[in-house]
Amino acid sequence: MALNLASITARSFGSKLPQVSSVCVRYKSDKEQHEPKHDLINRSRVRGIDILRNPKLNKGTAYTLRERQLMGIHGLVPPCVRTMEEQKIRVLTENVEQMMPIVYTPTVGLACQQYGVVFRRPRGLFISIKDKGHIYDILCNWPERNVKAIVVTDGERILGLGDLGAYGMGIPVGKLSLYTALGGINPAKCLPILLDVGTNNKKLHDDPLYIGRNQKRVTGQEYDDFIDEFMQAVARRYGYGCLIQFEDFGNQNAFRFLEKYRNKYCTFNDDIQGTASVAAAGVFASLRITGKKLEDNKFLLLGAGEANIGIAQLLVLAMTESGIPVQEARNKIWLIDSKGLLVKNRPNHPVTGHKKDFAKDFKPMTNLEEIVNELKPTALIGAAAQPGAFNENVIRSMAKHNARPVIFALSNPTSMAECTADQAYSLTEGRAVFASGSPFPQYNHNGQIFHPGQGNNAYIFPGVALGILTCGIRHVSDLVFLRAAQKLATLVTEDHLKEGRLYPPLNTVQDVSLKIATDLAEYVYKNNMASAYPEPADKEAYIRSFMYDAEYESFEPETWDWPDN
Ligand SMILES: NC(=O)C1=CN([C@@H]2O[C@H](COP(=O)(O)OP(=O)(O)OC[C@H]3O[C@@H](n4cnc5c(N)ncnc54)[C@H](O)[C@@H]3O)[C@@H](O)[C@H]2O)C=CC1
Ligand SMILES: CC(=O)C(=O)O
Ligand SMILES: [Mg+2]
Repeated sequence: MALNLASITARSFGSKLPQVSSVCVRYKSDKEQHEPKHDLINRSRVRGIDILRNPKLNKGTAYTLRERQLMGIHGLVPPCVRTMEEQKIRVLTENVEQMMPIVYTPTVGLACQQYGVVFRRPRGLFISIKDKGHIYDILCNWPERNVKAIVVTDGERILGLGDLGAYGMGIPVGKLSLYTALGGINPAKCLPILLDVGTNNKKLHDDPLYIGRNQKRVTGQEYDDFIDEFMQAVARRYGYGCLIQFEDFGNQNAFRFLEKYRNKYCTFNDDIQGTASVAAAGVFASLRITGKKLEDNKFLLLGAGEANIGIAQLLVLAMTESGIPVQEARNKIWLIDSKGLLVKNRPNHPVTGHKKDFAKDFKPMTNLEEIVNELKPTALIGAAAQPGAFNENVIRSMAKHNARPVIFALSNPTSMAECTADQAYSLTEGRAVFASGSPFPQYNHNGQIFHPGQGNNAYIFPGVALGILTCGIRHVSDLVFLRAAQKLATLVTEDHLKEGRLYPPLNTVQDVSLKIATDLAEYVYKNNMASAYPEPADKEAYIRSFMYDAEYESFEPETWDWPDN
């Protein structure tokens, strides 16, 4: 007879086995999302140590004495029996502010850099260029059949740390942890994927612990065909409603794939669209401090890549939505790339691609301090992974031209930030309106405590993903990200602003995500962008009913509805 929990129980307790008649396996709000554990145990015949190795079943020290005996794990966990309340002091969802720097930036960056050393057991799915032609089969190896959200990277631009190849797996894993912790999305529905097409990082080629393919990156048609096959395989395996979040691809591929796939699949690029949304929200909130209208600003963006081009485009969309002509809106946004200010007819380094929309009829310039003093921007936004680029002179110049200079240092991880919170506040006599991509500690300015805002797309993608999945948004337009930004900005209170915050406190992000998703639901149903019908009357209750509840289920027989097999 095959071993299942019923037989284990019978074996362990013999005739003393308690009669189990009542039906109370606790179904959570969404049956489809919350598979009852007894099914899982019976189907997979897990017992003993394998129960502890299965994250769906593991309760750590929370098993009752009885469960430990029934399941063959007595002695495999320490003798203390803890309640979830007692365990929770360590859990991410309940301690976002303290835990996020560990599962997310900056620590996730360090973890990726040292992935070979810290690698113990695999997480997520690795699909290599050698698997071309068989990607669907590899997806079938993933144990969950009903995946709803994928975060995928090819590891080429991991935060501001460059090409980390297969070590980049830490990013999809970290992002999807936030899908659950901040967006309430069931972890069993989430799949992190690393597409290994090689790496151009010489250090990794020489690293004996490197876990990826030791070859140069495959590019060109072969690479494009590989990504095409991946997209088709995901849709075939998990349906066209499965959300695919592109993360930390190289610049030259990120924009191309967004254009290529945005109307064919349910997909978005977090570095372009998610970042744009969180930065725009910070800008909207800052207007309440500076007293300016959006269009009264002059923006100077250091870096003209995924993050800053995305930000520039979304700010333009925001202005045009309020009636400003496109060109007029673009004129208010100036960008700098590695070759200097984006100007027309730039000698030796012509401005190309999306950057051309923002190139000005102006003289070429390269020195940031000089550019700030020439243009006198109201807001300076950095996303160039150039640590310290906002040096003392640059920050003082911003302070000279503005009563309340808006300064965002968005590059990640912390080591890549354009300036620290301390520098932004101290060099502007506490007048800076500051946000950063990675967290900085609070700053005491003559007794006034500032809480620097974390301008990170983590405020956006969990809520947007929740909205996409629950409403069945098939194609994720930029208007969705604008709407999310507007909603996020409304959640910043006057008290938050007084404390220097441009975003609600991190500990409220799960609620923020629910509010963003609910607001998106109102928007997408009104604008025929939803495909989940019937339209729920109470959208918040509807979305809340999908949110993952991490509470433990009891494995004790009295609380089981025993399957017949
Ligand atoms: N806070 C957040 O939520 C996010 C932050 N980021 C961060 O932004 C940074 C950039 O990311 P992407 O835009 O995706 O990279 P990217 O590679 O697409 O763009 C980088 C840009 O910086 C420019 N650049 C390089 N050196 C420069 C220099 N010395 N002066 C001026 N510009 C220079 C490049 O020409 C390019 O335009 C990374 O550190 C990343 O972690 C990215 C996405 C989200
Ligand atoms: C936050 C993020 O997505 C990045 O730095 O790439
Ligand atoms: Mg990213």
